[in-house]
Amino acid sequence: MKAEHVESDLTHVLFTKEEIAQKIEELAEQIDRDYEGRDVLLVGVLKGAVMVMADLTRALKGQYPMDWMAVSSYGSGTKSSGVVRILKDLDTDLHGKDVLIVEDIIDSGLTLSWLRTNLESRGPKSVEICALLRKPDAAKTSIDVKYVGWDIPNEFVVGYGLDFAEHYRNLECIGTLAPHVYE
Ligand SMILES: O=P(O)(O)OC[C@H]1O[C@H](OP(=O)(O)OP(=O)(O)O)[C@H](O)[C@@H]1O
Ligand SMILES: Nc1nc2[nH]cnc2c(=O)[nH]1
Repeated sequence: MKAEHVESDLTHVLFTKEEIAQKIEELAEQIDRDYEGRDVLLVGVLKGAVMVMADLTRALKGQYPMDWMAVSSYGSGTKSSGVVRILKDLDTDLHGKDVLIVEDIIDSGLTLSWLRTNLESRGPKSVEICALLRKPDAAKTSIDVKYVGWDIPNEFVVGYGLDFAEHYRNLECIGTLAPHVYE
């Protein structure tokens, strides 16, 4: 795959750059309102959440420290294995903190379900989740998600941090891949 492959590889655009920006503003408003005066840590899950975190933190009015984890649950394919490994852990002690996990997508829910349990075992005051996208029809476990941008159909999507074989993360929109990309 070469660098010139861009938006023409999408079957259709689900959300434009402008729609994403609007949604991020709405999420930031809710978070600012709910977390005012609290000792918050935003936890971004690499790599997909990079764009959400970058835009969300700049849309927030309050000051929110951030930290990052890298976990692996997908291997090289497009199906969650359910086996999660920590590739990079947090640098921050979570004791007494209100943790808000920032994610790009909830698909099977297995990654976040595991991650929430893992973070809850570290003594935080609370652990909540903010995800830009969620696929209700793909859920293999139920998780309580405090902030969701959109519920989407059970299709593989790329853009705005979401990749296919590490490509398309830098697309400004979110869309589904055209079949010729898989073939
Ligand atoms: O709900 P699930 O089925 O567990 O899937 C969600 C996970 O999959 C994606 O990450 P991925 O493993 O593709 O890694 P990446 O963020 O580095 O792209 C996404 O960022 C979530 O972490
Ligand atoms: N790029 C991408 N990564 C995912 N990880 C879990 N679901 C998805 C998806 O639909 N697209």
